[in-house]
Amino acid sequence: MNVIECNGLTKAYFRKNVLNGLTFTIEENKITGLIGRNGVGKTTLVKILAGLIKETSGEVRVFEQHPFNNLYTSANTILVDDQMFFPPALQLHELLEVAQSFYPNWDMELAQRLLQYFSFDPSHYHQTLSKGRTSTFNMIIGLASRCSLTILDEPTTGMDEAVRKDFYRALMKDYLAHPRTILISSHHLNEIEDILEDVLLIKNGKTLLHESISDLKEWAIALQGASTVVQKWLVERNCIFQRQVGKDTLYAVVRDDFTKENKEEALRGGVEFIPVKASDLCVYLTNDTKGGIDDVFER
Ligand SMILES: Nc1ncnc2c1ncn2[C@@H]1O[C@H](COP(=O)(O)OP(=O)(O)OP(=O)(O)O)[C@@H](O)[C@H]1O
Repeated sequence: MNVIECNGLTKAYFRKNVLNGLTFTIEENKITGLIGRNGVGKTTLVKILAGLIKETSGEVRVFEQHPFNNLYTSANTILVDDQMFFPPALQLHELLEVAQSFYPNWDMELAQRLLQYFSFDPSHYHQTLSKGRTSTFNMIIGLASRCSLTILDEPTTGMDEAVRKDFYRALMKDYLAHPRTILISSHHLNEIEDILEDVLLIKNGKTLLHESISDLKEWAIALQGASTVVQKWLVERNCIFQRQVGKDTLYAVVRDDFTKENKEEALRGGVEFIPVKASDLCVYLTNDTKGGIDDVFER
C-alpha cells in the first residue's frame, strides 16, 4: 500500500512556486530520505503531508485521504521538527501523558526509558530546553508515538555527535521492532544513508530522483585520469560533476552506463573508475554548476 501519493503537487508562496509539480509515491514501512538543497521546499512538503498547510494545486494523499485538517491522518502522522509546539504550562512528564492520550500506538515505557537515558529532569519545561535538548525531547515524542507515518524534518538540529548516533540507533532499533513509514528530511545524507532504504531527491520543486539507496550507490561512477583521455569518455555523456585534480588530471562523474568492454578499454587507457558516494552524488546532482564551488574561482 502507498502511504503517500503526490501527483503534480504545487505550492506557491506569494505566487512563486516552491513545489512545482512534484510527483512521487511512498510505500508503507519504508524509511525514505527527503534530500534537497536549502530552500528547495522540503519543509513545505512535509507540512503539507502532515496536514498543517494546504497545497496550491495538484493531488496529495496520505493514507488515501487528503491530509489538510484531517483528524484521521493527523492521529496517524507525527511531524517532528524544531517548531513543535507544546503547552508551556506543562512539565516534560505531563507532555508525555498528553501525547499518550493523543497517539493510539504510544509507548509510555519507551518514552520514559529514553527520557531517563538522555538524563532529562521530568519536571522541566519544554521552552527552557537548549536547542539540542529540544531536538532530543522532540525525537522521544516522535519515537514513542509509533505513528504509522513518522516525519522527521532535520531531526538532529543542535544535537551533539554522541546524541545523533544514539538517536539514529534508537530509530533503527524501534523501526525494526515496529516497522512504519518514516520520512527523514536532512542535509546530512552521509549521516543517514546507512539507515535509509530509499532516497527522494528534489530540485526546482520537482522529483529529480527517487531510488533505493543501493541503486543510488551504483547510479553514477567517477572517472579519473589524464584530462584528454577522460574527456574522450565524456563525449555524448552527461557529465554530472567534474574537477581538475592536479595539473593534468580530471575527475569526472557520469551515469554508470558503461559496458564491461568500455570499462576494460578505459582502464587500458589509464582511466581509473571510482565509486561515487550517494551523498556526494546528491550534492553533484543538485548543484547548478558542473564544478561546484570551484567554478566560482575559475576565470
Ligand atoms: N510561510 C512562507 N511564506 C513565504 N515563503 C515561504 C514560507 N515558507 C517557506 N517559504 C519559502 O519557500 C521556500 C522553501 O522553503 P522550505 O523551508 O520549504 O525549504 P527547505 O528545503 O526546507 O529549506 P532548508 O533546507 O533551508 O530548511 C524558501 O524560499 C522559503 O523562503
